[in-house]
Amino acid sequence: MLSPSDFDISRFDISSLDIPAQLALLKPVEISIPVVAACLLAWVWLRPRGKKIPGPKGWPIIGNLFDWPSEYQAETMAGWQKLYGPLTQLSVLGKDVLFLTSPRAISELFAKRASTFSDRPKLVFSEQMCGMNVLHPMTNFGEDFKNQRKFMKEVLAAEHLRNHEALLDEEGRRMLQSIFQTPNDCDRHLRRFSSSFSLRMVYGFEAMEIDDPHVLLAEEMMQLAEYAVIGGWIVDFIPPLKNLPAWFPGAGFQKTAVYYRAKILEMITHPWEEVRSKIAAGTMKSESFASLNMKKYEDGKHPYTETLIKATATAMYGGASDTTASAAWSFMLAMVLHPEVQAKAQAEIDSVTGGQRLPRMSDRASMPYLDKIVWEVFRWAPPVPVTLPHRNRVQDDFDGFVIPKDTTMVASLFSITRDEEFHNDPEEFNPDRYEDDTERIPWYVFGYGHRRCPGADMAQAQLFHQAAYILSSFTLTPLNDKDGNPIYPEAKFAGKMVRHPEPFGYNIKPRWAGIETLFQD
Ligand code: HEM
Repeated sequence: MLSPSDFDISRFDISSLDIPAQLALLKPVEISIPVVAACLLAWVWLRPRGKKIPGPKGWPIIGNLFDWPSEYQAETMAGWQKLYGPLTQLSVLGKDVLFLTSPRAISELFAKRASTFSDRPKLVFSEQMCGMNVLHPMTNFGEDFKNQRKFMKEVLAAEHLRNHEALLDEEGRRMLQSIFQTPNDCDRHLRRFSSSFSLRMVYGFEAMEIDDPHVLLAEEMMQLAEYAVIGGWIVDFIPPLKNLPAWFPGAGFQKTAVYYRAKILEMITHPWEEVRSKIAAGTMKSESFASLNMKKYEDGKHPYTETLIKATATAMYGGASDTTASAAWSFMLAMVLHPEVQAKAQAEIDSVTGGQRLPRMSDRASMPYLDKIVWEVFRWAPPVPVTLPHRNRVQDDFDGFVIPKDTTMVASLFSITRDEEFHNDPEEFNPDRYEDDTERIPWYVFGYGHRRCPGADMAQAQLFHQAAYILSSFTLTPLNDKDGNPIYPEAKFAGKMVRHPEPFGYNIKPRWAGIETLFQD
């Protein structure tokens, strides 16, 4: 089996995966004449013509290589919105990438003109070299895409959420029990909840800890997938370079692609084959998305190929765990920062449960304030602040600017969360903002149009469930200084595709003595 050391993977840590860093890693001698010649040709051939979409001024040939937002994409795009308006264009080595930074541009192109703007770009590195094209997030808008959506819906659509209630309850009790035993490790307990719930829903495997081998494999796959898609690989800008042999100076991406491909394939096949062996041995404890679809496939009743089914399972698991863990951790931060919001939610929960039981999914309608908190967490700290890249299948225009066919574009959902026309005092965490319908529920944090997140209903139900369980049993407070004054943590977030709050201090205590009887059975 391949291992990172085979390929000196250390080159590819987060900081070295953006284009400027990749180039900086090359010794001058490695930037060989053929590579420079190819860049030049590509630039001459592909350089923008006609009315230009505004953007930072670039350099000859390399264009905006050094403006590429590899870290803090959302904040960088917010800065561009102020400077350039709703559209900002970067041109890197002759290839244009469009950044949508205003709610109007995003909803116009991704929602109203969804049939034009719902393809994914043809990324040479992630798709052709790493084999990610079979995964739903990279699948183009066509037959396979529609089929994948259709049978993901059988598990994830709002009308099927009740089927997951027993699983949420079991995982939720385990989460409360862990918080009760080791309250300083909440981050770990919340992440275990997300990973284990998704693993059980998709494959039927339980994760007792966050270092469960399935969780580790999936986390590594997700990290590689993230690097592969947004790493800014030189072959995505100059596709013919994919033909360079691995020994060629500067073609280290070839070895990386081999490693990534092997890992992604392992993630697609390994858990699937394990489900098969467990079914055969009669040791599969519960049904899952994988087991149900596998049986249907083996009985010849499935209209789809096995590859399509197992890759869909991988995409579901990959899309579900890190995003929901991020949302849960942001919820904890919001509660530490806003004791009055927490107290109001606890009073609402108690009025429904009488403090005698844990909340249920059916209580959601009776807990509108907690529901608003959930939406406010998604808005205040959007877990996926920038969409995956989209591509238009035909030429179009916006505000008089021509958007040529096959343009790659990403949209800042974060910019909508902070738009003053959408939300009053957008930096404030205020669940009451949705009280009288003057402000819209931020459903847009799950994206727009055909590429909208298929797990959106599941994610809301999951965060509601976690929030209700935690607040029914515990109270969060800030740490105190030596004089007993609260130290409110600063809300800081980091990450590329999925953003998480940076570590912060907190206290968490059971709400009353003996509360553990609610969740210990
Ligand atoms: C807090 C939780 C979540 C958030 C904020 C979130 C957000 C998003 C966003 C913004 C996108 C990209 C949309 C675009 O490219 O335009 C996306 C795509 C996706 N999400 Fe989620 N998501 C969450 C949870 C989930 C869950 C629970 C699942 C599955 C069980 C899931 C599966 C996916 C998949 C498969 C895609 C790719 C869709 C496509 O390419 O068409 N996500 N998500």
